[in-house]
Amino acid sequence: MEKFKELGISDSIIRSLSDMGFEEPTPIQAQAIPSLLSGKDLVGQAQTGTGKTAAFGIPLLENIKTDTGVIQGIVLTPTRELAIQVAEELNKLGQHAGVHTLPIYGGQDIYRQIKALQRRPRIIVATPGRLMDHMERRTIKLADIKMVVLDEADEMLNMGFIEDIEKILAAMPESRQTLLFSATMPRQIQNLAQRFLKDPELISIKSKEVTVPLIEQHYMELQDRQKFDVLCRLLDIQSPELAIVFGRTKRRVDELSEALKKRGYSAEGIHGDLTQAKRDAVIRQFRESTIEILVATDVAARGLDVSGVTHVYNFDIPQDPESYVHRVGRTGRAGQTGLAMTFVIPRELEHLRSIERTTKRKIVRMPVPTLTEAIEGQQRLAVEKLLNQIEEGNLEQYRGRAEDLLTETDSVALVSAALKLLTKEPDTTPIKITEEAPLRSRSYGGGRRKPPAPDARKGAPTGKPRYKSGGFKK
Ligand SMILES: Nc1ncnc2c1ncn2[C@@H]1O[C@H](COP(=O)(O)OP(=O)(O)OP(=O)(O)O)[C@@H](O)[C@H]1O
Ligand SMILES: [Mg+2]
Repeated sequence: MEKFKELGISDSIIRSLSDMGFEEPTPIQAQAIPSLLSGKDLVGQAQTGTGKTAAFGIPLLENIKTDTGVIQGIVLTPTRELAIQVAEELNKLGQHAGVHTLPIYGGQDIYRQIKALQRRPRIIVATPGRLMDHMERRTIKLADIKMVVLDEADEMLNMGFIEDIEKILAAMPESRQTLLFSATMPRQIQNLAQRFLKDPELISIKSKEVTVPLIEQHYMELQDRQKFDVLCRLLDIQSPELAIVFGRTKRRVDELSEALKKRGYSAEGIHGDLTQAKRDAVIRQFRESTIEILVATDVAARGLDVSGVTHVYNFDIPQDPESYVHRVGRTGRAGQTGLAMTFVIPRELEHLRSIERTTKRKIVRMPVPTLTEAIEGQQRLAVEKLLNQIEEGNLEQYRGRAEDLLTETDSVALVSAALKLLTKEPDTTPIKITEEAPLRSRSYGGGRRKPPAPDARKGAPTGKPRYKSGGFKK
């Protein structure tokens, strides 16, 4: 806690940090907090999972006056799930300071939001489109904003939110502080910073790699039609605690989550065409580990912080290196280790090289696992279960029966039978997944623009088309 205190953080927030189990600041927090407390504008870049939320959240909370009921802080996020998550973290951080934060996002009943606004939140975390709706209805006023944060700033540009953001910023006082945060800061962000920030400080945590070193990164070269069986084998061999499988399109996500369920895995899909209620339910179940595998489009690539995600599988190689960085960054968070596996069809190998060049990190090739290896993986798990049970003890009730059995039956046969019962044998239920065309080489390299929305745009707040052109081809 001493190190947090040295940054100039007030006692009530120190208490929250201690409740949250934070012991010392992460590098981005140590650098950004003092600078923000001194009133500067800031562009902050640091790797995924290194605490950027609190890096802007703490100074934001420090700036709030509780003797007035007006909204004084705004955080903009590209997705609804992220708005909810960031608001939750701010509510934890602000708990003892008596500052309430409200998430406002598309897909939720606007009248319910208007009611919630009457309870005087001092901070709003919003997706840009829905915030615009409220500004037009005059249910949110931005005249007293002291600080505005663009979380995942580059993604909001990619999604075509620039006009909304311009309008939102124009409605705020000139004197406000403006902050941009992301793990990736492509060049166009500099234009945005020049236009909207006043003499900003640039903090970028100099690290050799863009991705987190604690994430083991692999790829497998295979054909599209092999992918699903190989994914199942990998799940059987690696038995992740929680995993995210990223697919390129909504159809892909739907087909994959259905297929995984058919083969007995605990999986659900999330993408922008689902109702908000469904999206919320899926994320909640994943956070509670009721679902073990989240199948997602890039809608879940940014910012999502779920502890226990040990594996990320790129069923389809991501559209661009930035997307890769954010997807694999859903694991290996807050000092944990993680494993990322990317499926690459031969024609997409050049994309992989381009990702390696951008991230300055070698992605190591792994051979495609065989069915035998999958079976062995499941047997290993069964053995673990058995040995854990011995460790747990409480077997007295069974001992008599076990001794009887051993006098009548061969001991190896007995243990084999127990293992067989405990082993989930690989399910080979035939599954048909529609093939995806490979990414075209040209979609890399040139501009950093993202191809047309594979996702998330339906239900994107303003409903305007987000893209005019791009390299994504069906
Ligand atoms: N000082 C700290 N000590 C321990 N844990 C922390 C600390 N700061 C943040 N965390 C935890 O680390 C996790 C990742 O933080 P956060 O989501 O803010 O990362 P991020 O940098 O925004 O990542 P991304 O780029 O993926 O959005 C969260 O669970 C958060 O509560
Ligand atoms: Mg974040």
